[in-house]
Amino acid sequence: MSALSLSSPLTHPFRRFNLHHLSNKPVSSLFFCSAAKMNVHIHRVPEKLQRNHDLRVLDNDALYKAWSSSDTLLPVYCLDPRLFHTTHFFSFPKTGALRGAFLMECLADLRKNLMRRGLNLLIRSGKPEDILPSLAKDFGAHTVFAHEETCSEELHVERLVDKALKRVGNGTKLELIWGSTMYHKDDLPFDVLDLPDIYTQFRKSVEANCRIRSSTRIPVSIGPTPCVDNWGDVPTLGQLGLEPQEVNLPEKIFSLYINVVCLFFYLQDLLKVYKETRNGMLGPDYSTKFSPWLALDVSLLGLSMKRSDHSNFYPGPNMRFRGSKTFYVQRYERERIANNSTYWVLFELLWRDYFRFLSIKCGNSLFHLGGPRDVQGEWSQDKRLFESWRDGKTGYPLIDANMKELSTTGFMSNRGRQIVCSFLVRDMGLDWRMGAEWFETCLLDYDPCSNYGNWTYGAGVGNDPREDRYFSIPKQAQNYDPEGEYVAFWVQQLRRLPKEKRHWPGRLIYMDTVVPLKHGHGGGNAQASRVSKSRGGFRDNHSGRR
Ligand SMILES: Cc1cc2nc3c(=O)[nH]c(=O)nc-3n(C[C@H](O)[C@H](O)[C@H](O)COP(=O)(O)OP(=O)(O)OC[C@H]3O[C@@H](n4cnc5c(N)ncnc54)[C@H](O)[C@@H]3O)c2cc1C
Repeated sequence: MSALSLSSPLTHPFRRFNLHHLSNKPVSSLFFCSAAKMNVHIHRVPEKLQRNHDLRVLDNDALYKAWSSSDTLLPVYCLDPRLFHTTHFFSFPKTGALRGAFLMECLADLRKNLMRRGLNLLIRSGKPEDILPSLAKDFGAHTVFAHEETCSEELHVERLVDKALKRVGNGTKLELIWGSTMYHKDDLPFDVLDLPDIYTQFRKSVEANCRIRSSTRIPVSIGPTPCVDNWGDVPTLGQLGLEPQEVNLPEKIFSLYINVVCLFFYLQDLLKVYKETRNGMLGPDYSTKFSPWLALDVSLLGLSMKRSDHSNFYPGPNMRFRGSKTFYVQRYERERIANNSTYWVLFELLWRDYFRFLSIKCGNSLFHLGGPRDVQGEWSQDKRLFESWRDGKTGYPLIDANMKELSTTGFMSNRGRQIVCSFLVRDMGLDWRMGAEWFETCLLDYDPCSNYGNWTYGAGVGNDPREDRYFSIPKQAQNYDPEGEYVAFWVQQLRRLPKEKRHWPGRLIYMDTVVPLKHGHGGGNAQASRVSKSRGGFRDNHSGRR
């Protein structure tokens, strides 16, 4: 593990969430239902509960459906051991320690917030297809609600649960509810299987023809919960078989997540400049950092994919979220400013929707070497090359800094992800799935649709109208880290060099191996100095972001 000290990490990507003046944590968050993660709400008696008129807004359709059609609701989370096995082709840990820690914090937070809503969270270790039927039987539940999933592993679990419930034979059914995208699948102006192959066509069609659904109102309390003897504990990393990382993450970065919106939008007022900053790599402020929570289906009070006109949001020093689970871009636009930047966050979120819908259309081809376009090509699986990329020891500071950031924090900027993806596939000539699976291990925001969608796109086997999108390291360094601040932050040995040498250190310092690259730039340290001489001379056919 990297020995980088992050004890006062002003430039840490999640630094923003460690602000003490925000310690009055905003009210509740509820997250819920994903078949893979199986946060499942089981209900018993189907009777609408409408006695409490102090309404809160909820955008979790599965939770709403479960609550509104039941008398008693039992939220369940199954810690599925399959989440902690290994990745499909290359046997990396399926969940790295950082995401494991994040997940556990989210679970603890979920339980706390459900309790504030008159509920609780039952935590069980085991496979959902074993746990849920037995719970359904014990509690007499007639329906298990879960969010509908789209990728094969998750669909497999859905099928197993469905079968197991049927086997038990007491009439309990599995009801899958669509959630987590900004636009509802049923509102698309085309059948999802006819999804346009090009993002821009998708975006234009959706923007012209669809509306984002509003949130639903529910009472403050959505209890009562059934009587349960043992609700189960949130496990430690050790119990999950994960090694705690030897890094000093900013305290409470995870549990203050709701402040993402407060800080980015209101306190720091960064939304209005997002379009100019979004290609940054260093620090917390260049982009929203929503992704880890969106990936875990954390429906925040305040951060959600939905729009609501009846939200209550009070920006200010005693900032609190009251009420709605809404996405605040429109609100910010009304109250402060509407410009290209405010629109651009929605533009990016629409990419997320696109990859989710695409995963339905493409099915398993998203995970195949040739990708959805079934491209025939030759890629190597050279272990040594891959390890130099994984460990941040290629000799290219821009690659190495990004990879060190990933393994230390579980995060990498979108710019960085595109650069290291292009490098792995087009410079190293490696099988893109090695990179995708390593991202699967490390990313806090790992999501199969966005991860594999972006990797196939970047590798030239997916939905990119341009077939060989190449990111030249010299050009990227020049455009996005001209002072070498980013690389020097993550590769300590570069700090003592003058700024103009940081991307081109010559024969150096931190590399174990000399890596010969496919494009013939030379190898390792030698390659770094060679690249420096021809700075700007390499082909970079990609100047903007998609
Ligand atoms: C090779 C590669 C792998 C990726 N893997 C993942 C992944 O596993 N999970 C994931 O959430 N994102 C993934 N992304 C997309 C993107 O890099 C991250 O969503 C983004 O960097 C997260 O930071 P942010 O929340 O500050 O983003 P912002 O720039 O603030 O964008 C706001 C939100 O828009 C969405 N978004 C932005 N760009 C994309 C995109 N290209 N694709 C899909 N959604 C997007 C995210 O939900 C993000 O939180 C990947 C990109 C690449 C190039």
